[in-house]
Amino acid sequence: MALAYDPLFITSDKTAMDVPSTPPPMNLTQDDLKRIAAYKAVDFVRSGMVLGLGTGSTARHAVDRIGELLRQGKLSDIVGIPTSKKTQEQALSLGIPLSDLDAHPVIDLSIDGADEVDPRLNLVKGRGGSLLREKMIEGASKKFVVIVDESKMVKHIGGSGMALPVEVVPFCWKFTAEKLREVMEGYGGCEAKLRLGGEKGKAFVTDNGNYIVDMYLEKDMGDLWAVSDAILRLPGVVEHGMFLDMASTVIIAGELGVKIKNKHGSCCC
Ligand SMILES: O=C[C@H](O)[C@H](O)[C@H](O)COP(=O)(O)O
Repeated sequence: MALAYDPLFITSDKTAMDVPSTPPPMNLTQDDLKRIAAYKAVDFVRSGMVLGLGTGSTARHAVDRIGELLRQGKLSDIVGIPTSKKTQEQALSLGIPLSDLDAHPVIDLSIDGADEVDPRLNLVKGRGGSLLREKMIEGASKKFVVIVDESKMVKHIGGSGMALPVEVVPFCWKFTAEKLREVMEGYGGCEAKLRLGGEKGKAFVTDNGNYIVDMYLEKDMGDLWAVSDAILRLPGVVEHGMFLDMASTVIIAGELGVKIKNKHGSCCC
């Protein structure tokens, strides 16, 4: 039996129902799923809120939607706190009033994408390079809603086989990358590579003028808090892309509908 796709079909953890996995009801692109998750998150936005505006191809849809609702007069008195220069530009182009953490040290709600989400709602972020500002802003938020398509769900952090980013100061980055590799020997090992992407194959430079060392993990790291502490003790490290125990809610868009997972198991709809 073919199922009609219903973006409002929502399951919480407790009520998740078994649905036939084949055939898929519609050919939704990954970008369609990102937009569906983003729009669902924007349903939580209320007039008068101070909002953390995330970065990346998923968060971009949320920022667009907030701009659209402001333009239509369905939202008002919003203050956006952008997590990157790119999001700042996008928000300005949409007419979203902006501020920063100095003026608004407490944020009502942040909405952002993620690169990986584990079963405890721990995240990997920063494959777009914005992890430091994201962590500062999302860490200052009363509520942090993460929006992903189902491809981002992993059994354990690092499980996608893609990078765990670490922002480092440019000064002697090779030394810091080697220290990171050594530290990670105690947690399953990793390959540590400087992220390229700047002009003429140069290093990628973050909004804060730093570099990114991408760690490719060889195994499940185990105790993520221990790994976090060990990484942050290295003097050349600015921040890493593990967002532990920070997400209040994760909205996951899949071909069969939207699922919402909450930190405390309840449904936030
Ligand atoms: O630095 C980038 C951010 O952490 C993004 O939120 C993350 O990489 C997810 O991006 P996307 O929605 O493009 O997959």
